Amino acid sequence: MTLQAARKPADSSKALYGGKGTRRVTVHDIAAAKERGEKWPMLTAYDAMTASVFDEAGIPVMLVGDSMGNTHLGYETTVPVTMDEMTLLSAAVVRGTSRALIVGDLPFGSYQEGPVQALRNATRLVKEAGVGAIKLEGGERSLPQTELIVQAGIPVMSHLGLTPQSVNTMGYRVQGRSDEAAHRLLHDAKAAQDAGAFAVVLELVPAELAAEVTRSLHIPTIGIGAGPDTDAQVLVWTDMAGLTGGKVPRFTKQYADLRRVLGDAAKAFADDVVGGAFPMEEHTFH
Ligand SMILES: Nc1nc(=O)c2c([nH]1)NC[C@@H]1CN(c3ccc(C(=O)N[C@@H](CCC(=O)O)C(=O)O)cc3)CN21
Ligand SMILES: CC(C)C(=O)C(=O)O
Ligand SMILES: [Mg+2]
Repeated sequence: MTLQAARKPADSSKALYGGKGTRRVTVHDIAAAKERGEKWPMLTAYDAMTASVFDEAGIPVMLVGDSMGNTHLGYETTVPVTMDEMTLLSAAVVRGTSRALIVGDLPFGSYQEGPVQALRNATRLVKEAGVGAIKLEGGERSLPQTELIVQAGIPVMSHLGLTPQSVNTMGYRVQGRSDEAAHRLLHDAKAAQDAGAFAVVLELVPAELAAEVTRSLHIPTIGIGAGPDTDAQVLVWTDMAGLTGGKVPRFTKQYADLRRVLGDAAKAFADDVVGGAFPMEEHTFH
């Protein structure tokens, strides 16, 4: 019998998205999805209420991104985000979910000093917030951190290409356009895999390069502005739902117009209060 014939037929009940699983998703489930050639979605989440909506929608992996700095805390960049802020919001997302794997971003300054600092802060997100994995930016430059955290038993997601914590040196530009930069990205991705990372985010890289990295790795790639050929796709949820406001990256697709819906609800409430139409008898106690 050939290997092909011996392989069990694909079992769609195991699918990361649309499957029947109810227990929490693990990094083993994510590895199995790559073997099945299954694509999967990831969204950011920053609070228990919204995370519960995505959990009920079947989103298998959520990232408590340091993008909370922009979306929820009102900073210009992700650079000022602290471990206290990450821990508070990550704990809320974990409490609001029962099925999704929750990944916590290590914020700028929480791992750059070296592997011991990185492990201390990764451990804090696991113990105090209950996340199932952490993410950190950088390939080669974050290898000792990745290795030590993985050795301690905490799954690590790597983040390559545009790494927003380096905005002050990098800007917000497409990465890996020159042959040399493309080579470096492929090298960084393999190095992250060898150090034990379970997945790699590729942000703002040419689609052809993201496809090559995806073919070259046995761990899944998660694209954001990296074209259609990565194993997974991630978006900042407020961009995806049209809530962010202002300029959003071109790689975003907007699936709803929550900013308008929410603004209209606020205006309708205000008009009712001013006009005396709220509260009515059914909202009133005697
Ligand atoms: N709301 C939000 N969405 C995000 O995707 C996001 C954040 N915040 N904060 C953290 C980082 C920063 N990100 C960014 C920020 C800016 C661009 C940007 O200006 N991109 C240009 C393309 C530049 C080029 O062509 O080289 C664009 O027009 O989209 C991209 C990603 C992605 N992340
Ligand atoms: C955009 C994703 C990958 C991220 O790092 C974040 O939301 O902070
Ligand atoms: Mg981030």
